[in-house]
Amino acid sequence: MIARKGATLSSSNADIDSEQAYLTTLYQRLDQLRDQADSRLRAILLEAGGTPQGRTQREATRGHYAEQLAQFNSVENGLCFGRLDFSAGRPRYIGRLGLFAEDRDQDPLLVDWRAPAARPFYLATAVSPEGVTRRRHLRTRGRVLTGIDDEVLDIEAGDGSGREDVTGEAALLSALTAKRTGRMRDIVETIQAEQDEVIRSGLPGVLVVQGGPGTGKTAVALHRAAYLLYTYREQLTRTGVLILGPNTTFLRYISQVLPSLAETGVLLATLGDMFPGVRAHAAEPPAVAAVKGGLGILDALENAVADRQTVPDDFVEVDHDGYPLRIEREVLLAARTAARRSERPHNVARQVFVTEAIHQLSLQIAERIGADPLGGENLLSEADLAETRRELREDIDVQQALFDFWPVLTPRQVLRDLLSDAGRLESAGLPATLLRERGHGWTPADVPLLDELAELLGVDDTLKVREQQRQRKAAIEYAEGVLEIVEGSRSLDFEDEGAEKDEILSALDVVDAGAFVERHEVIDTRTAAERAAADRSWVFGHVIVDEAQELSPMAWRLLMRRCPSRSMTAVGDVAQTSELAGTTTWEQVFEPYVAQRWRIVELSVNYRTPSEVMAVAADVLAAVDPALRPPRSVRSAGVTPWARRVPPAALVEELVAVVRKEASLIEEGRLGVLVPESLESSLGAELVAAVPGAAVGEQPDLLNHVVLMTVRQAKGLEFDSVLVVAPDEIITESPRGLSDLYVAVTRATRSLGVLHTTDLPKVLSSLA
Ligand SMILES: Nc1ncnc2c1ncn2[C@@H]1O[C@H](COP(=O)(O)OP(=O)(O)OP(=O)(O)O)[C@@H](O)[C@H]1O
Repeated sequence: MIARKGATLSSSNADIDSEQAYLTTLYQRLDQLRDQADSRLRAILLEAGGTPQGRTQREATRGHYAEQLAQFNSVENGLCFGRLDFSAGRPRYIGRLGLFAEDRDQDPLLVDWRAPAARPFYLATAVSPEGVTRRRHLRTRGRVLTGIDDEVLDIEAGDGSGREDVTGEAALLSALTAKRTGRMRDIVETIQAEQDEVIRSGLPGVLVVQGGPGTGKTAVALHRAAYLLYTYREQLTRTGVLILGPNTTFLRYISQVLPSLAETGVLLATLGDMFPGVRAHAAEPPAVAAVKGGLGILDALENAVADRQTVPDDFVEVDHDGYPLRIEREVLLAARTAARRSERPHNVARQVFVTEAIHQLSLQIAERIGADPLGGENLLSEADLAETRRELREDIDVQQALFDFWPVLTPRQVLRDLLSDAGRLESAGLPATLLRERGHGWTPADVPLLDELAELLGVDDTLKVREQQRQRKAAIEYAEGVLEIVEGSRSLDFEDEGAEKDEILSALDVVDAGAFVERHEVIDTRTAAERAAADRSWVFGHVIVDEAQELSPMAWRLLMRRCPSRSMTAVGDVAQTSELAGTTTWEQVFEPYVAQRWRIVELSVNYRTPSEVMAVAADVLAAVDPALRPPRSVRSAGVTPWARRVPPAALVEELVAVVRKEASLIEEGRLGVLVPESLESSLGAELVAAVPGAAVGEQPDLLNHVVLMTVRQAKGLEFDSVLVVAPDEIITESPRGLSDLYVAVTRATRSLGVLHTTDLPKVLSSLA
């Protein structure tokens, strides 16, 4: 465990002065680059007009400079944070981005933390120094150097007080004990060796990062995204990286960790955002979500689609060409069988259904009007039959009747109808517990079902393709007209100039109508992330899943579809699973998709929770699963966790008093009040009334000083001080209640308190 030391190796004033001078040079260079990007951007914004292609090009260049500017602005604080000295050669400065001198040699002034040359900053130790003699952490405020921490990586020369398993001890401790702000911070200055290994793993394959609470899984996942985008920039900017988090509050919490992520191809999303056009954030009982999350629902979805392919009991009659036309059950059965046998998705198989039905009906008509009264062969020729089929196909009444029996369907329509109709649920083989009001909002667990239905239904794009062809033909005709006009005016201009005329190029010599149209087609300038968000069939270059233990098998199916290359990073903790359809073993998740071709790495050090709090959590974890071991806390906070029993009638009063006291103790830090779902709205209302500015509700603002939420909402978050209310109810509220309590007690960076109205649960007896 690390404890704050009085001082790190002392640095002389001369050191401070020379480092400040260097820092100033770096900022000057940054300013210069920023000015350049700014003036280029302004120049582009002033340009106007031009061809659509020129405008597209300009838009791309504008995006490039805007991105550069945003990046330069985002590194203003903490531009340079480290320096490496080697036994030979010049020192190397490490920072949030790479900078090169303006001179012709373009000497590196600052090495980007993601570059291979920065790696010894995170890995070098006294035992394995990698040529490094000294690692220096530079502490800054704005552009001013406020301190220097040195580590001498030489066993002989060291002062013996450092820890071999922790790099940058002083800087790490200062980061860990800093007050929380409601937004996660980056850890580029203090990435630890085991984390660095994960962050810099290669792009291909599935990497699972298992780690207890506070081991930096989220931090590592985000830094990995930044590293991958830096290292495989071209590939990933094109295809995009998906980072999937558990809920919107969490996404907001992590959104500013690495500003560089926002500018490139990263899509931050929750499962509820993964079906374009749907924002699925409504709540539903965990048991219902569990049914939807299990693979057992696959058959039910197939049934639900099959149930929409109906046939009449007997026949239906339509008017065709002035005569009644009977569409017999047998005709539709034959058409349905043919369509189902085609094994195409429902909407695509519709073509087969219609063709077969029309064929059968044309034979029926031929039978009626072409029958030879003398009993010979049918009198209609093949051409007559083709004409009959054409007429049937174009007959609105026939079309409508066939549509009724094999309709074009959308995933939303099928799922909404299924979940709001007891008969359909039963017919599909689903329990009545899934029944809900028709107007009910979409829930996250609905999304994989919508996605699956989209696969089962498919899109019949023949009409779309036909429309695109029609539009292109019209555009070419228009272009031909334009070129003819150009051509016509040319002949007028050069009417009298004889031979010269032949030497002058005409528009038609350099471009034909097709090429003319192509040039004027607008190129899509959206980023990969923007396009991915709007496209269900988008295939990501890499997928990162946080709190991966919570995803259901159906959700994994969706994700695997979005990532056929299986280039994935999943971070999570199987001891913290609260979703009933979530997983408690990684094998279960990955074996079906990448049998034996996935790697698991464990993170073992808890950077968040102090040892006093972790001792309490360890008992809870032992009750979740005696085989699991909690991660080792890297520090102690010197604050003893406590529990207090209060009569139920006094709970609100006591809660308000404790919140007021704790809130003042943590000064500008953050206090999290974690409550059972059943008490959330009542306690939330009481707290807001008594402590104005406390954040409550579905998406509480974490920037507030005090936040009251359920454990489920608190997944992945942290607070300086945590107050857990009614732990017994947290345990009994869900079959995974013990895991929920484990999550609750591991959110604190400093202190933990528990208010209980019944006997303290046995797993918390160390607090008695
Ligand atoms: N190397 C590091 N340097 C500084 N801070 C770190 C480091 N690693 C982790 N932290 C900090 O520790 C805290 C916990 O990290 P993080 O939230 O990523 O953990 P986690 O494993 O995702 O936790 P949980 O499973 O509980 O959600 C964060 O405040 C993070 O910034």
